[in-house]
Amino acid sequence: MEYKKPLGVDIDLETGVIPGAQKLVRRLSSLKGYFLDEKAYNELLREDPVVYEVYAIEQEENDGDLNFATTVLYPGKVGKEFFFTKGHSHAKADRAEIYYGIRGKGGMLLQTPEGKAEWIPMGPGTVVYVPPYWAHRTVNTGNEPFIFLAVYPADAGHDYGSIAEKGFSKIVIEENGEVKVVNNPRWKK
Ligand SMILES: O=P(O)(O)OC[C@H]1O[C@](O)(CO)[C@@H](O)[C@@H]1O
Ligand SMILES: [Fe+2]
Repeated sequence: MEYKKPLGVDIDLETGVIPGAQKLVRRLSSLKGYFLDEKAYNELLREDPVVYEVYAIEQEENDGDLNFATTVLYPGKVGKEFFFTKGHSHAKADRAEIYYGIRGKGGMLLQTPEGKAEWIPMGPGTVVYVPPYWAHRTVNTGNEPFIFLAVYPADAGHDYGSIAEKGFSKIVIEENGEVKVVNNPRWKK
């Protein structure tokens, strides 16, 4: 039996960086069609800001193994809608996941395949359990980077299809200075 070498890394709790991790950068241009307000999207696209960065330590896709990643989700809005991650379900849909809040303020939208959505507020120290089958997206509702850790099965994979096409049945917006989770007017089953 060949054993893998154990690994310990220190996450920089200020910046979210994991030393030695693979870095992925998602700019606004990679989120075309995701936000409700197309006019606001196109205006902000001139700057094409970074919406989030992911620092991932991933293994080969074997069952039983685990991946982990931090995400640094920047503050910002497209129209009234707060910046968010694309959101996905798992290619192996029955794979669960754990998130842990490190810095900043935000939350997670979760949704069943039938379109029932839930919102869980997150801050430093919040643990979120993402059960099997639930699609998930994080949202930054504050004005500093929202940083969190995700731990997920190495064979879970990502399925972006349904969310890219239909979005979530709820959206997270700012209205009169308040954070509101409201029905997505563009949602159809
Ligand atoms: O894959 P998305 O929806 O862009 O969101 C990024 C985050 O989600 C994960 O894919 C884990 O669910 C991580 O790689 C990262 O923390
Ligand atoms: Fe996931």
